[in-house]
Amino acid sequence: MVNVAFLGPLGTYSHQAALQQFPDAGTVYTPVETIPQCFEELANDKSLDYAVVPLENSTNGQVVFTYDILRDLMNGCEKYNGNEALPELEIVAEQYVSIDLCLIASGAIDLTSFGKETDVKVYSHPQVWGQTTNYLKRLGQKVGSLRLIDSASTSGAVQMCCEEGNSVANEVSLAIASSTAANLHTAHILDGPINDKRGNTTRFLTLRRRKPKEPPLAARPSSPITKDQKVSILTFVVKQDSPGSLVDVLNVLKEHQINMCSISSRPYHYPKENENSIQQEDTESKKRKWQYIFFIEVNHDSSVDWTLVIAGISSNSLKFCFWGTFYRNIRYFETS
Ligand SMILES: O=C(O)C(=O)C[C@]1(C(=O)O)C=C[C@@H](O)C=C1
Repeated sequence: MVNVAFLGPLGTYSHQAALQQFPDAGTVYTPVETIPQCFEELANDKSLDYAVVPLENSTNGQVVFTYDILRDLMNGCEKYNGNEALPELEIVAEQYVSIDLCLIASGAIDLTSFGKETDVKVYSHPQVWGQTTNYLKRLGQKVGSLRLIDSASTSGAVQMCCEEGNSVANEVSLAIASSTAANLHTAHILDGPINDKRGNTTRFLTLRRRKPKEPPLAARPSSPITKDQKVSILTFVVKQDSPGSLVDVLNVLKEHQINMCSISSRPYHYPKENENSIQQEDTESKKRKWQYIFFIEVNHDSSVDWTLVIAGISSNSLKFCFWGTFYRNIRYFETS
């Protein structure tokens, strides 16, 4: 029996990702309140085996909360092997969830009946605004003005909207979430799907406490395509003022014929309290306010000598972290 943490309450898209990743009867699904808590609880609560977190959305890109936690876990890491950070957690699987968003209210209401003086509040997870920009613009034109209010999750937004109800004159509370969340809170779906793009999908990662000798989770659903395709995620920092320092790391991949599937970066400011724990960075870069961490994903071909690859990345970066290797999920190959 496994115990999986996810961004709750029940009915979030993270809950759906956890159900897809761990469909077996007897699995315990543990809702937590925020994405950072998924990481914290997994690291500290030994009764949890895994945590499922959103990484990116096909319409509006990076889930920055997750990227920034990975960044902070590498930068704040206390355990090193040379310049390789060894944080407590590793990535062992990916999942893809279709995000069909609905406009939800606590009961049946007619949006066209509102006067311009009505205060229309819309609750949702901040990641949702960029997936419904056009729809919200049109809705705003119809009802006057909208107040978009961030919630910790989409299902939490429905909960909030139902708690507030629509009993106060000239005030309406709405939420944007899945039909599952609406049904779970016995709320009313006013419209859907309302996402600007069809095929809107969010990619999730599954993490566990680091067990370098254990293999990643089996590909689910297993298929001939996913059988041998594995992916690894790495983060690293390079000497910022040295021309070609990023290229030097990427050349290690080229030398070993490794295909890179994605590269992105996030900024960071050096946290003062961590200055002593990181011996790997040069003093100049420590003083900088603007620094960047790179995230790359590469195909993990087992015919490659990964000890050499890691040695190459190690000698060309100031510090790095190998976050784990996992099977490519078959939904990655779906065409729109
Ligand atoms: O709020 C939820 O339902 C979540 O699981 C979080 C989350 C996200 O952070 O991207 C997941 C998928 C959707 O893109 C919107 C929100």
